[in-house]
Amino acid sequence: MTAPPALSVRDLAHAYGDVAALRGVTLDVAPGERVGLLGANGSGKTTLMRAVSTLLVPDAGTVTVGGADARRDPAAVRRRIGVVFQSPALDDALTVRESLALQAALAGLAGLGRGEARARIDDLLGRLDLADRADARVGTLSGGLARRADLARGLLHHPALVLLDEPTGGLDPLARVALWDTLDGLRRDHAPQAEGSAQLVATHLMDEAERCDRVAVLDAGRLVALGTPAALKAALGRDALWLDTDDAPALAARLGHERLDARAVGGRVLVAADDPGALLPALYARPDVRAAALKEPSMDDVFAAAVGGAFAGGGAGTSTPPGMGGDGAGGAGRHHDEVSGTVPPAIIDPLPLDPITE
Ligand SMILES: Nc1ncnc2c1ncn2[C@@H]1O[C@H](COP(=O)(O)OP(=O)(O)OP(=O)(O)O)[C@@H](O)[C@H]1O
Repeated sequence: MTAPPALSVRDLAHAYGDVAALRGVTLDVAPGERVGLLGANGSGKTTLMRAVSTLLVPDAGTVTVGGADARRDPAAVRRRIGVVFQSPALDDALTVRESLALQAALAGLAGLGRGEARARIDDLLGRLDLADRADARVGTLSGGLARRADLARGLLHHPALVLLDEPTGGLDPLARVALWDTLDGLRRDHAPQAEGSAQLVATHLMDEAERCDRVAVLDAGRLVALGTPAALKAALGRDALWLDTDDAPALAARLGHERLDARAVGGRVLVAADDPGALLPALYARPDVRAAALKEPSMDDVFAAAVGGAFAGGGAGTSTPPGMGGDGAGGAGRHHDEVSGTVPPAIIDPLPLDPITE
């Protein structure tokens, strides 16, 4: 029997008054998988996290965690998730160990017996490299250590899915790397489907997105791209050709009339072609092009292209996504098993077979 997805979100929609925060988001996270959630401010990431964590009852759609339905059985969902949000949930005045013991009692771990709860806390303190700070007050810890202590709190009850909302927000670069190493370690230490092995991580940082098995990009409440970092980059072409110009939409339109696949993205023009290098000299010579450069696609390009509409197929006014083929174009559907946009639903990618070994 196959295990249910760690998380299954179907057609999730929610509005705050007349502000539509989520508009039909569908997303699965496999047991053991880490999915990164990217999106500009206000794109709906926190609303999605709140719906998954049962803090918010969405207007429409379903959320199931390990098979438990958030609407019908929110308590079962809460038992299966660990939440590490931006504001730490530990009491500054208590020591790390006291704070975790209090949380363990609140989470019902005391029912396992004090000895077992203590063993669980010791295990987590060891794995999260906090053992030597166990008796320090939370309020005296550095930002990185405090975040790790908060992570220990989120993991106490053996959750199957950990929700992390900008887990490295406010941390210095070294503490960021250390926290990600810790998150990697948690996955390595546990076989898929064991505690804490699936992670949904909201982040604004592209290097953090690179550390995810798959990345989901939200734009104005819609899922506009979903795939492995490698597949999303590959969908932009082997090398992306970027043009600097004074009026990107106008140049993209002119190039479109010349039968090139060009789109305005973040004030520049992205040209997709099988051999973009061959186009470079002629494009560079144009009076309406200030500079032209070939660049291996990065996650920044993926993000810019996704929110610029490059992965959304089929909608009115959208052209064929670069690298995804199209009507009559070579390689139609080339990446459909790896990369998806919002429409058509047929190209939503399935869960990877082995999400950890990418
Ligand atoms: N409590 C609320 N009341 C009214 N509008 C809200 C509320 N919470 C969020 N919104 C609006 O819903 C939309 C989605 O917000 P959300 O916080 O989910 O986005 P986000 O992607 O998490 O943003 P950020 O990256 O800034 O945290 C935004 O337009 C936001 O202004």
